[in-house]
Amino acid sequence: MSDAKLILIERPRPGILLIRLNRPDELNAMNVDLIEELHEVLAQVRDDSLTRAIVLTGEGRAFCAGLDLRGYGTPPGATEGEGRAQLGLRVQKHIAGLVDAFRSTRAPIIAAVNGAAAGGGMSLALMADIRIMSESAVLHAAFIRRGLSNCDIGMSWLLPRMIGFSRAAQIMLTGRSIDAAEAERIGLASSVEPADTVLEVALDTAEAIAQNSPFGVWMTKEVMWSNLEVPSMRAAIDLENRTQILSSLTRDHREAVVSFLEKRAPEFQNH
Ligand SMILES: CCCCCCCCCCCCC[C@H](O)CC(=O)SCCNC(=O)CCNC(=O)[C@H](O)C(C)(C)COP(=O)(O)OP(=O)(O)OC[C@H]1O[C@@H](n2cnc3c(N)ncnc32)[C@H](O)[C@@H]1OP(=O)(O)O
Repeated sequence: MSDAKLILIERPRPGILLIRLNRPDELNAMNVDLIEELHEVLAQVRDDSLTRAIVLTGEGRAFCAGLDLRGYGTPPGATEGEGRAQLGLRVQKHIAGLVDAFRSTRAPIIAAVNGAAAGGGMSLALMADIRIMSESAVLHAAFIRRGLSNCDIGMSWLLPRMIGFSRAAQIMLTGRSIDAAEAERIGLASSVEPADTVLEVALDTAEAIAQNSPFGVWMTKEVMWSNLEVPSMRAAIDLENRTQILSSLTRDHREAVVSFLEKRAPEFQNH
């Protein structure tokens, strides 16, 4: 892994982790080192109950331009003389592994889409739990324009579920762009903010999440993603029931109720 920090992290507010993709000259395009560092950062905070919410954004004027088209580098595990098909598949798995990394991170991830999010960069934004977009940001389903399929980092599964099959197919098959206004209109963005406030709004959202019971937030994130995959409403309710009862057994649930009745702010201990 290179010495340069391709992923910058800071803690701007209590319980909030800010992650910045840091290849601004390449519009934060993804290469093996950036993906490695992002995997490492997410692995470090995956079960960290002190990290209550995460904001992900891009350094410079773009969010993420997707695969580094000038060369991705050699992903971990590549062997001498490995063919392009094997190397390509390893690159693909190396990047797509971020899906599990995002899903298994206990803290909700809020993407502050500060600029262009193209190809895998658009997928990265879609894998976040919440998207706050700058009014100047644009999502580019660029894969097909680079002769690749759009089946990437979960997008072929997630986009139709977010906006409907026909609209997703039109976007993925034409490779067209979606500006922030359209993204908000079709439900890909929670809100659109002026460029100079998008990060603050994302941090405010993170702070609002951090006010709640950490276990309750964790279970809510789990249920929402898991129930996108269950075959029936009955199965979804079953998972809701179990996580609800788990949450109700926590002291934080008790504290949340008592503090409400006593008209004071709750003091969660995360258990
Ligand atoms: C090629 C490596 C081979 C590895 C072998 C394995 C391959 C098979 C495995 C595939 C795994 C793929 C996983 C990934 O998810 C797939 C993708 O992401 S495909 C989509 C890739 N991204 C794009 O196609 C986006 C390309 N960029 C743009 O469309 C535009 O730049 C933009 C993002 C809309 C912004 O437009 P502008 O604001 O006009 O900026 P410019 O276009 O002028 O760009 C400024 C500057 O940045 C350079 N740049 C932009 N994007 C990339 C990029 N993705 N990789 C590298 N460099 C990029 C651009 O060239 C300019 O540089 P300059 O000319 O100023 O030097």
